[in-house]
Amino acid sequence: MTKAAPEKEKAKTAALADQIRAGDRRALARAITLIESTKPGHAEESEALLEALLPDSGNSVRIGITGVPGVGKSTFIECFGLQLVEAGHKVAVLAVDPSSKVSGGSILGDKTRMEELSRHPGAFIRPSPTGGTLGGVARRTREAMLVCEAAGFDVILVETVGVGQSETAVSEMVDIFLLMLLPGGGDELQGIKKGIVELADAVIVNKADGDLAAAAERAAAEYHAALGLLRAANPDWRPPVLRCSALTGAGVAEVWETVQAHRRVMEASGARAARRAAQAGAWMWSEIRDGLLRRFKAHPRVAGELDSLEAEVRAGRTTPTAAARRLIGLFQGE
Ligand SMILES: Nc1nc2c(ncn2[C@@H]2O[C@H](COP(=O)(O)OP(=O)(O)OP(=O)(O)O)[C@@H](O)[C@H]2O)c(=O)[nH]1
Repeated sequence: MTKAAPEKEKAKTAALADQIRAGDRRALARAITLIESTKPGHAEESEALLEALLPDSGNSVRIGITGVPGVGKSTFIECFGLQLVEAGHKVAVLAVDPSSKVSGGSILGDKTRMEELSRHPGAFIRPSPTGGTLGGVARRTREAMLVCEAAGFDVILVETVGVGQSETAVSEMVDIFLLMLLPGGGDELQGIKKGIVELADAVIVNKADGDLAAAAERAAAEYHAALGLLRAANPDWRPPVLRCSALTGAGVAEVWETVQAHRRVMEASGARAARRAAQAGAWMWSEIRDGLLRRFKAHPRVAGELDSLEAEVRAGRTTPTAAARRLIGLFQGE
């Protein structure tokens, strides 16, 4: 296939951007597929599209949500999302799950999850991009978020499986980060990595219903006490501990109230704008790091010596510093 003339490409991108701004869901899905594509040429196309849509992005509340498998995230998102779309909001659900390898096999790929929400015209659910590094998956999710905003979605939910480093990546792309916990015993909090608890802007104890209601109340009090011992990330906001039942819907509206209260507080102090600005800056640096590393590894002279020098370092025959200096020198054409 011959490469289309630049003008033709530009017109195509402009048309796609217009369709997205008009809220065309198929165009939105197509744009996200383009963002996720690794085919040659698609990176430039998707960059141009994002550039065009950037002024239309940003008008949403970006909510991150995490919790161990089985805590009830998808049941909660279904319930929470339905309440919001019924109130007239447009809700997009995205996911960061670097472990998902197979298309459709990712955490949101299962059709039984969020069944009613996924059929609602006010909702858009997109599984995690498949495969790749956490950095790559996070980048594509961030970009998908911008496109959803340009398409008029005013609530973006970014879900992550509660394992490993993806929580940090998600907390770095949202306005508010929710940690969902089970009504377990007091030592449950110890099982969650401390770093993750510190990222939380609110803790939600789910399954506060039936036989578990009393346990949930106890757990909430314990989490409240435990959180009080942590230094608050923001002096104006002390992370609250809420209880809800994603199954019955009790307490779910209060989660939305908390999201709005958090937004008011953060906007009033300027912390929201500062957080977004810092996130954009950090995103740029991570792009620079990734891009440089890719070029470095692909550089013919570096590639020619990388393995042998690494082996030398591992064997203790040369120092890491000397090896790195030599490789960087090769990269710079010295
Ligand atoms: N009693 C009760 N059960 C719930 C509640 N929310 C979810 N569950 C149940 O808990 C189980 C797990 O719920 P999911 O929503 O699939 O949990 P998840 O966190 O999305 O789990 P993964 O898909 O593994 O990430 C299901 O059997 C739900 O029916 C709740 O509020 N109360």
